[in-house]
Amino acid sequence: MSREFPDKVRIVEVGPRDGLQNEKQPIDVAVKVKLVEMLADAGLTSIETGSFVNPKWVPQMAGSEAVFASLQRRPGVTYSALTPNLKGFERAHAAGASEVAVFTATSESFARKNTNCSIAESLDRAKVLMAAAAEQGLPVRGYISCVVGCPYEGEIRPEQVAEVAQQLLALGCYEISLGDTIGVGTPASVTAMLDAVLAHIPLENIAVHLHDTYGQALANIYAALQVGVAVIDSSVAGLGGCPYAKGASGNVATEDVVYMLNGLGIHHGVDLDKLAAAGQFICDSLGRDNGSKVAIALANKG
Ligand SMILES: CC(C)(COP(=O)([O-])OP(=O)([O-])OC[C@H]1O[C@@H](n2cnc3c(N)ncnc32)[C@H](O)[C@@H]1OP(=O)([O-])[O-])[C@@H](O)C(=O)NCCC(=O)NCCSC(=O)C[C@@](C)(O)CC(=O)[O-]
Repeated sequence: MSREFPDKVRIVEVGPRDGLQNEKQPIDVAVKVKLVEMLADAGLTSIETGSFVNPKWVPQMAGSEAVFASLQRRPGVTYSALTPNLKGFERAHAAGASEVAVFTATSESFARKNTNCSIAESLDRAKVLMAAAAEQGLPVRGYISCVVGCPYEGEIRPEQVAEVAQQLLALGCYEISLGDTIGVGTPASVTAMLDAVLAHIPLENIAVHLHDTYGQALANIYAALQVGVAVIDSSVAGLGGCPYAKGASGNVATEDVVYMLNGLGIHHGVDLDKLAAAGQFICDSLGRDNGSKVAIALANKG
């Protein structure tokens, strides 16, 4: 198994979806659109722009159609959407999403809380969705939540993650994003989990999605880079959390990831100053503190 850093990393920006889904206050469509456009202008080429879930479950994402409709799209940028079922796919496709993502979990309790069904049922829904996506030629990404720990079931065995990841890959997901939803992982547990998954799944199909609840996300990303993982999910200004994981903080801040990659000499194609401006824009719009240490340091430096 590789123990070398990749030369190049693709950052999947999930702030507009994973970040904003957790905000309680209403957010204007124009603000969401401006955020996505600023992120694209900063050089991000994969932006999860919204989700098409049941609006009663996640009201903040109810406006995703309007967000997709209002975007000025840049060539070369993938504007993706999170979709739990065929209905979500049909909405995303009609809205013009360029890619969709299905999601499941390693724990039955989390799957039930997040999607009102078992893991097997969530995979059945994904199968139906993926047949429709294949007909339309849309790539499908797969998320697995709770890859290290679950808020309801505690520690998760690495083999459980490997099993679900193989099922998503077999369904046709081109990439599996491994989510430490509640940020409990450490470099040791994340490496053990990745080793178990990589025993069955090629490295090029793996991404990491690490929340920073316990302040371990950057260390965990470093551990993933050491194994060779070259796709990292992150959220500008550290926005977000998961509505079905109490106390989960945001994803690792994209600015902090970019700063670390710069220091490691790993190419990513993102302009840090423009990215930090996007992060500050959304924090000012929401009246919230910036969750990126790098953004705060840059602002204090003047
Ligand atoms: C999966 C469902 C839809 C099942 O929800 P359900 O209530 O069991 O669905 P249902 O099939 O029984 O339908 C009930 C109603 O919902 C409607 N409905 C059904 N589907 C849709 C849809 N797509 N869009 C709009 N409406 C929909 C459907 O039409 C029906 O409407 P009614 O007849 O009552 O008027 C629901 O549980 C749900 O929306 N869950 C999503 C929760 C969510 O968004 N969680 C956060 C995202 S996951 C995450 O953040 C983790 C991740 C990915 O970032 C990785 C990590 O960090 O771990």
